[in-house]
Amino acid sequence: MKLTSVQQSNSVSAKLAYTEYSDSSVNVGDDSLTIDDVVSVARDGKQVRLTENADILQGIQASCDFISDAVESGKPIYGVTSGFGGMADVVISPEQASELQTNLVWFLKSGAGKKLPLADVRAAMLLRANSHLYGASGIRLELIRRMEIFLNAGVTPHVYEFGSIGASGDLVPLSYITGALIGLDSSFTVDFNGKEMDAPTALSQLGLSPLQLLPKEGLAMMNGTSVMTGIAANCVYDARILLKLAIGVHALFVQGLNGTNQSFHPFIHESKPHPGQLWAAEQMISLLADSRLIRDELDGKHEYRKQELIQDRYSLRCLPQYLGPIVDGISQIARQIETEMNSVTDNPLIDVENQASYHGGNFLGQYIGVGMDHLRYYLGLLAKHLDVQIALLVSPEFNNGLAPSLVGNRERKVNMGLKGLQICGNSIMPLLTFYGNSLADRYPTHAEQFNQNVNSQGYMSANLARRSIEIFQQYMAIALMFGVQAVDLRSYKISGDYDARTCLSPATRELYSAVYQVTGQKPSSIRSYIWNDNEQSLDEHIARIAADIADGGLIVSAIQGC
Ligand SMILES: O=C(O)/C=C/c1ccccc1
Repeated sequence: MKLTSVQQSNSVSAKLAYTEYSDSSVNVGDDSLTIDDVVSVARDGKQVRLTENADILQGIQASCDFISDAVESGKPIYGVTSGFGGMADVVISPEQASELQTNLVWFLKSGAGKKLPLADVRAAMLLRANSHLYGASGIRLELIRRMEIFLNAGVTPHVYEFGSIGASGDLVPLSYITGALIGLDSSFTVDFNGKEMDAPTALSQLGLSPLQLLPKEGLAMMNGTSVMTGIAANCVYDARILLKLAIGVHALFVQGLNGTNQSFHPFIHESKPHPGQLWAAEQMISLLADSRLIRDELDGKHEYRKQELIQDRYSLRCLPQYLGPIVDGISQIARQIETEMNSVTDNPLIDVENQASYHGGNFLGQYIGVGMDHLRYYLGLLAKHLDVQIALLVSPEFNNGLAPSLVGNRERKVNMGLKGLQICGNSIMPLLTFYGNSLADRYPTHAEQFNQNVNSQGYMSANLARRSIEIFQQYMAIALMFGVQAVDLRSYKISGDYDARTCLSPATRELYSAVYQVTGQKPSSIRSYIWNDNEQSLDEHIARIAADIADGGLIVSAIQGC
């Protein structure tokens, strides 16, 4: 099974052959989870194995015992012997303590909009289980194990795109997961390996019975950041791929424009050593090494070039300085997401060792809200950079001798080249910078009787980030098409051969060839990628390339070494 981040349909069959653990299972509870772990479970169907560490399992049981003792002795604990949120002044009797938890699932079952992609819900279940294994939540191992069973059997609760303000965690989205795990009612539904069914039926097919929530368990399940964090983890994974692809495309563009490699000289970047800037410059040096299409000026030479500038324009020359903050920013977001993934995010938290419970607010998803806002902002910046270079490529005033709009066959006068493709790209790029607007600062202060009067909007920010990535994958397809056409035309100018493989740097050849392969074309010595306008449907090429990127196909493999 492969569930992509942009899996459009929730009915995609999840053909998961889950029976036994294999060596390649993701262990949960022993070590910290990484973003790659999340993606391998969420999209690739990798199995999950909960820890068997006796200390950890004892800690989980001890946290449950703490809660049952507290209920029995009538101790006041928020959400266990009190009402919720702005109604926490209501005293709940020991007899009502269990019903309080079940009732929580019911009143939170108020989501709206489309269903979330299955991969995001799978990521959420993995992270919820991971969080509970810290033994600070007062939830039985039996209930935590249900998430392992669901993941390994390919059972994914249906969760909706609207409903969380990311404050008391993802209450509404997690109510759907909780209701399905305990088989509360047939109105909770799941995807069972591609088949839609109600949760009680799914449970019986798994050989499980409906489960009655004990005191605190509902709150432990629903009071956390796991859904937004799962979405964010999947988004960061995709954003890293888009970043690498963007650098690969820039390397094609520099070659297409016959740019210089001098702008990436280590001396320049060691003189301003931001890690992201240094990394981007090193990438460009290695991606352009041994290219016949660039001006190789690493030795410090530079010539007057008649009507051409002695140095390149900023979008080429300042590429590492421009990309640096994006690279560093995405790294920081990734670190923060991984911390959130390996955290306890409910309330109250139980300190078993000191036999105490603490009322706090780890469920506020501010790191996700701010992180996903920033991620979308960085994606916008990345798209804008590609767009300005495309503008150089299509303009004879700036493209160092290529045809206007990168027309292939100039003898066919009606050919207009990649004009439509650029216009389509121009319609997408502003949307990506628009999606870069922040959401976390627009929170309603009156939420939930003014109890949740700061809220992160992290869930919606993460949902917007997924959309931004989907849009960018389309845009990246367009950028790659420009890159391939440009290097073909430049190659002809330099060697008389349109097949750019002979002139391209070895490090960009694979990316170039992958684009040809995905679009069902072959490089040719006598014609460029797009030769005559009426010989292909450019929209089909965009769709194929974008789908390959979303699926982590050939094009993504081509840049994995970078
Ligand atoms: O204030 C809190 O800690 C939690 C609030 C809340 C509100 C509604 C449902 C569940 C939790």
